[in-house]
Amino acid sequence: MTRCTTGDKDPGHDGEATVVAGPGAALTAAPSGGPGTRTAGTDTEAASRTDAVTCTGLFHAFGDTTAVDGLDLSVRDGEVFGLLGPNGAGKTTAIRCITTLLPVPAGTVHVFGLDAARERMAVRRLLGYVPQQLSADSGLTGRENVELFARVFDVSRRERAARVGQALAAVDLVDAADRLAKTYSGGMVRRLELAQALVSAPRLLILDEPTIGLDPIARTSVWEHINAVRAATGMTVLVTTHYMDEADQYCDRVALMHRGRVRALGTPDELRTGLAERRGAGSGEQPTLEDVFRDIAGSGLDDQSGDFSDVRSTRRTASRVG
Ligand SMILES: Nc1ncnc2c1ncn2[C@@H]1O[C@H](COP(=O)(O)OP(=O)(O)OP(=O)(O)O)[C@@H](O)[C@H]1O
Repeated sequence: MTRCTTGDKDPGHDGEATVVAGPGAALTAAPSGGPGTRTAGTDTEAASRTDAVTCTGLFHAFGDTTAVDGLDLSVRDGEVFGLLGPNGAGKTTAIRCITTLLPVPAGTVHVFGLDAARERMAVRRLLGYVPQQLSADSGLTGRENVELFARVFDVSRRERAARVGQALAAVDLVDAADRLAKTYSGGMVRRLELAQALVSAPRLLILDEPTIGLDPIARTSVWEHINAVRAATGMTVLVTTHYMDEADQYCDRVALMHRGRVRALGTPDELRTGLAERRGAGSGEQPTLEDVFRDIAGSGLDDQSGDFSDVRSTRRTASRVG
């Protein structure tokens, strides 16, 4: 099976305080399984439902390197939630704890109320996960790749062909389904991986850098497919990205993560408005999400973690299928 390569990582540190934007920090979504129509909701309404993900004081270290350092996070049922941060912020480690691929040494992680440390298989059954590393096999056709995942996720034989067809249709790969994956473009491979993750009809779809290395048109196409599936199913989407513009455009709420912790949380609008207010009247242009991050991370962003511009040019890239 052809997989991607991964590169080196940067050390993390602990440090600054968290900014939480609010009140009524986000639009709320239709319940799982319902249509994707969203209505404005109150914090009380949101709290009365089981959140899709709750991390409380999550900690994870690799030897002396603390990757996640007391992470508190709630992802609401039905929202598109963006976890943002530079290289080494701890995003992938946090996601691996949520997907149960890494243990939870301290703190708690719950997925739709299930304890990720104690109910790992039950949690896994609720998840679709597209990792940063390529997970498509270049020597199989698109359909065979999705069928493989259907078998791994125990989709019943009776339903399998229909579910594979639906997943391929959801990402517009029906016409290319019987071609080898090695003939696919980078954007098609990412859509194929999305189909692999969708075939088990997850309640929570987790995407680690779904658009990294793609050109702007392919990035837009991947997001349009994510949004269409979310609208059709009401599933919750948790995504990491370095692309602030994508987070701004496509995420209901974002968490800015730095050195293992969430430093700011809210809708993109709230975070930008919050910074504009802190800067005061007459401070010039409307700030961007990247400005918000710089404001929160301060000088710490420019030392070992790199900034978002650096990230775009230096971060590891996945090797293409084939
Ligand atoms: N398997 C590992 N072994 C040792 N250290 C690791 C491992 N995985 C991550 N780390 C370290 O943990 C810290 C957080 O890394 P992580 O990959 O979670 O960050 P990230 O925000 O996802 O960054 P990136 O965008 O580069 O993926 C980094 O200092 C990294 O070097």
